[in-house]
Amino acid sequence: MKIFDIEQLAKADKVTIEKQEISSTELMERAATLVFNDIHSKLNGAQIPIKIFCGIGNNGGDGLVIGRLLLEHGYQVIAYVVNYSNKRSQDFLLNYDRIKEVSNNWPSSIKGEDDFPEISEKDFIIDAMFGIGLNRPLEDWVGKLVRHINRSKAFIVAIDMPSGMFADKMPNEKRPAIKANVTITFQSPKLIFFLPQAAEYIGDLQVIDIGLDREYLAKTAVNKQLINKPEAQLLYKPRINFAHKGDYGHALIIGGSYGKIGSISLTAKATLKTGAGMVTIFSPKCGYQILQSTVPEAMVLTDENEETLSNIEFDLSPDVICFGMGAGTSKETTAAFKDLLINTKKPMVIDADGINILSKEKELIKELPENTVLTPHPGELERLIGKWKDDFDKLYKVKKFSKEHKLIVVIKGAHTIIVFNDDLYINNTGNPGMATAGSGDVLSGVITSLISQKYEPLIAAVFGVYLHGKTGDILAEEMSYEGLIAGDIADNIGKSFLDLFKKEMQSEGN
Ligand SMILES: NC(=O)C1=CN([C@@H]2O[C@H](COP(=O)(O)OP(=O)(O)OC[C@H]3O[C@@H](n4cnc5c(N)ncnc54)[C@H](O)[C@@H]3O)[C@@H](O)[C@H]2O)[C@@H](O)CC1
Ligand SMILES: Nc1ncnc2c1ncn2[C@@H]1O[C@H](COP(=O)(O)OP(=O)(O)O)[C@@H](O)[C@H]1O
Ligand SMILES: [K+]
Repeated sequence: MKIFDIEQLAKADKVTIEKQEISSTELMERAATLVFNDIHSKLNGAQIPIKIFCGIGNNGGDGLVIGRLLLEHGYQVIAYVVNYSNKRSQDFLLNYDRIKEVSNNWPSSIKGEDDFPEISEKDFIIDAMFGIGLNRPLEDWVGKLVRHINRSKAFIVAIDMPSGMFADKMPNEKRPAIKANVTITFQSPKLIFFLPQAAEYIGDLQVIDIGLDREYLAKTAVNKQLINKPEAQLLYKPRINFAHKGDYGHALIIGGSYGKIGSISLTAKATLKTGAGMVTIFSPKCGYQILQSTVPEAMVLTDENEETLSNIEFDLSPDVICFGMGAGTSKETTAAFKDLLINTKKPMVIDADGINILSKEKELIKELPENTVLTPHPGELERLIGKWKDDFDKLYKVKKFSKEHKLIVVIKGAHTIIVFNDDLYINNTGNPGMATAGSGDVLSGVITSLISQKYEPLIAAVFGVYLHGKTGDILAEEMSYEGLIAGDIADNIGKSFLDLFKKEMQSEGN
């Protein structure tokens, strides 16, 4: 799914109105009716107090339409107009009159702190103060109203965006925004919804297709994509009937140290389970017996050193090399990694201590082959690119790093983001059950395996992250978030392949 910028969405509204020959009022009615339908299907007529906070622009107009429809269906509704300005939009004014026809009262007006209503924990709040039109900081009393609503602990549904949130700036103490339980957004999610620092403001995300002009949406180029099943299906390369193991490549996994052999065992298992033809593991000597018994399908080569990597020599020609899990960052290992980089120019995946070594020895970064995939978690990323001010700054820095070194960076987390040049691929699978030791090692194996099978490194990263998260989702249904461990993900990657083309009983939400 494309993720559009605010300007592109505003343009899409305009184009839709022209091409579909509808008024902006009709488009608002359409959008707000879809939100109403959703809320109605969940509340099912429940007589809970609903308080709608409407701005005076079109987001406020949406709120008024939703309020009118709720009133017409017998709900207890109080609509408030937050009078932060006198510049009311036309569609706001029209719907302001229309709601009065149904309620027989004008909505209550809030002009300052004295007008703030009491909000109880049991209220159901609809936040329609600001949407994508917010373009300057909230006035002091409006910020206080936002805090007042947040403090109430009532259940909050935000329309299009949580009010106070800018599309390109993180909310914070000084820049308050509504902390919604659910955000119902129109047509396209906004990038900020997927950034970790925005999570507490967005709650559960729902995207509603309001029928904006298909042609405009299709032909408008974006550099941000949300990766769901339809996008992942397009990346899959079917296997050939007459294939032999050579067709799916030979992956070399290098890592491990005394007490951390399990990590490469998990990576190797995941590499095989994702379909690589052959896997060889290179580890310190102490890994030999463990690896031969935990992953009998893999071949094992060992370093001359018992406990840590010191000299990486192998007499084979792998299609891809994965380096770093459990390797440590000792002097010997750093030197061995350096030799490896200088002497081998195979496609690479670098994880964990591989990234830590690059962070300490920055000049090694230029030895990485183009399109190498790096898979840092937040701590590793910070060591690599330095501290960031907020998640937007983080993306800016990673894009710069990716362009400068021609590398693919997988920013792991709840919505893992794959960065290549200025392009962002935001993954929409995965769950908190995957926050468990070793699940990153499994991801490295999945990506390595896809490269071994001749997927382009960027595709391997995007598709691999999707499959890894999807496997976690399928398993969480069977065994709970808590019960899920990394080995389960490695063992069951196949389920995510099967799921790719399984017919859904009902359409998948986001
Ligand atoms: N344009 C369309 O056809 C549609 C728009 N829709 C809704 O319209 C919203 C966008 O509406 P608007 O563009 O009217 O903007 P908003 O309703 O988001 O913002 C209200 C207005 O307040 C002004 N403003 C911005 N920051 C302010 C501040 N800090 N203090 C005081 N005033 C401020 C802006 O000039 C803006 O026009 C979307 O988020 C969506 O909810 C939907 O109804 C779908 C269709
Ligand atoms: N809350 C979450 N939602 C989705 N995916 C998650 C979540 N927490 C962790 N993950 C995924 O689990 C993996 C954890 O990797 P990492 O932190 O490197 O773990 P380890 O070092 O133990 O292997 C990453 O792929 C990450 O995206
Ligand atoms: K809003």
